[in-house]
Amino acid sequence: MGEVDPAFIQDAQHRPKFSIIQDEGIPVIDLSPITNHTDSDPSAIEALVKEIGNACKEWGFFQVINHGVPLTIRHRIEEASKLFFAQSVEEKKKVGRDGSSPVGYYDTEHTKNVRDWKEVFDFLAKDPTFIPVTSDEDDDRVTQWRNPTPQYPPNFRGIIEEYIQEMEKLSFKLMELIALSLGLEAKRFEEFFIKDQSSFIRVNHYPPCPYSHLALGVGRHKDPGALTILAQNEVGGLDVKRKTDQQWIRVKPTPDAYIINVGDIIQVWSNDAYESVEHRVVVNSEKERFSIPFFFFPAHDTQVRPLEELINKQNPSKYRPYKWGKFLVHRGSSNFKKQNEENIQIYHFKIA
Ligand SMILES: O=C(O)CCC(=O)C(=O)O
Ligand SMILES: [Fe+2]
Repeated sequence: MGEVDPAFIQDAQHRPKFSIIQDEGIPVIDLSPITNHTDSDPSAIEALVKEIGNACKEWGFFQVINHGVPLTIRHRIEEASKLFFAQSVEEKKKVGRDGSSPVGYYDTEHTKNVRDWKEVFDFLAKDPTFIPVTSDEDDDRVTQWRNPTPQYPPNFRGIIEEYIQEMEKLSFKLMELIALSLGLEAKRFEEFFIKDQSSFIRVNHYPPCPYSHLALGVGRHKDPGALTILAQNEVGGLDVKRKTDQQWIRVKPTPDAYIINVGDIIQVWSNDAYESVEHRVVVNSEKERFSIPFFFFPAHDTQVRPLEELINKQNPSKYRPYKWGKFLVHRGSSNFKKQNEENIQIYHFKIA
């Protein structure tokens, strides 16, 4: 990434500050009541559901421990992703994202029209994944997205696939807890993901950045999907906007924990009971950082709208329905390069 390209430079008000607020961070929640099968005590599950509901309301973010994802599977993908990124750019671009393949390697993502200081490898949970051809509402054509198969490191594809299975299992469990916390049936969300989910995994590498006071690893944003499950390494750098005072709070790396956040779709489904919270990644001038988010996305033909059970006369629907696949395609076409206008956002569907 060499010389500083002005494309990376954040406006002054969005640059990271030197003082970091790290204490009183996001809640850490122990999932053993649902992962330890010898001990499934209903009152412990009830307490867990409450804890999740509070975290979703107060932070939109939490960490989970005793989540049931085998450590060996996590270590395998972490090691493999280091080997993958250590290759030359030329090698990495052999599995590069381009006009014909929307997933794979790339290093030019922009968030809010500023380039991110990172390189990524994207991989779909379902191969093929069905996606609309265009964001045009009247265009019913659907296309298939396919995954690339990297040649190096050996079996990278198999390692990623094994990890994705774990992420899916954990996502379904978390969605059940979130459903219960909203007073819904545990399996209320399942139908949106069972057939043709559009989830994907992203392996991130944030190289050391000599301009860490000017640039960001990922600019401030909200995740568009239902849920994100993030593994970060010990370097840290993820900042979450605290709802009570709008301050950026650094998420303290907890070994082997996962960071969970509610995305825009849950915000809409819950009719704003839970909010999708802004976050960003600050880069380090000396250390490289790796992270692996799993984005749990429903099927492309899902009509996203506040759930019937959660709206009534006193609390009417706050959003017009939108088609998830159309939203995603609209987004995808603008993350690639600098645009003159703002990306599509859920508030564009808000009922005034
Ligand atoms: O790398 C991280 O810690 C978070 C990345 C992120 O927020 C994203 O890719 O949406
Ligand atoms: Fe994010």
